[in-house]
Amino acid sequence: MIKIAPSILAANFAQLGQEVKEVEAAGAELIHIDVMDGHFVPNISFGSIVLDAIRPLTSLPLDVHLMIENPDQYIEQFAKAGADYITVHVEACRHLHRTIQLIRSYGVKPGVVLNPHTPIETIHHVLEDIDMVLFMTVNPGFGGQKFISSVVPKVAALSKIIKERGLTIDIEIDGGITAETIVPCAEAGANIFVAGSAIYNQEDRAAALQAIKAAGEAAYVR
Ligand SMILES: O=C(CO)[C@@H](O)[C@H](O)COP(=O)(O)O
Repeated sequence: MIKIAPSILAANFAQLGQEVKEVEAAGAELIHIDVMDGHFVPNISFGSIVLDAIRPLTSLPLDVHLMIENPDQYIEQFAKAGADYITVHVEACRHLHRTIQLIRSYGVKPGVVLNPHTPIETIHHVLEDIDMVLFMTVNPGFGGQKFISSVVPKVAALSKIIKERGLTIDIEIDGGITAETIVPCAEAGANIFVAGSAIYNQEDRAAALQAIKAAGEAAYVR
């Protein structure tokens, strides 16, 4: 099943609660939350206070993408604010396995994120310990960037390894996802798709979300 995770980074923050409810009603399966610290990425977004605000407004899982240095320092905060998934960048973790254990210790599903240039070999030894791998198909830090297609072969290669090992791990794609770019990613085995501008910047957000999902469903290789 293809799942769509709208990124609230592209939402109107003056009416964030309504923006979350709108995509839930439109058929979103997760709410994607981009946390940026101005160090790991060249932009600042928001912290766990935003989760506190939206957690009571939606029953959807909150998918928290930490684009921050020293993620261990903030995991408890995000877990207590209601995160269902917490994903951390391989590039930001000095002790990746420990960070994954820390996330799990709060009853939250751990995931790891790879920047476009980061090889999948960096996570071979933690695959048994995680629930999700998030592939960045833009350089993290900003919404509305162009999809980097050279990531797709990495997705296919990891999908094959996951199947060979008999694991159940979601493969999520983030950056420049549209009804067109979702196709090669779904063909490569990805099943969760973050979309910011392709949903929130559209007049009819429900139609945009459903069109992206339908394109992914048609292309997904089971
Ligand atoms: O993590 C990020 C950017 O760092 C993403 O979640 C983007 O916010 C997705 O936005 P679009 O590329 O879909 O506009």
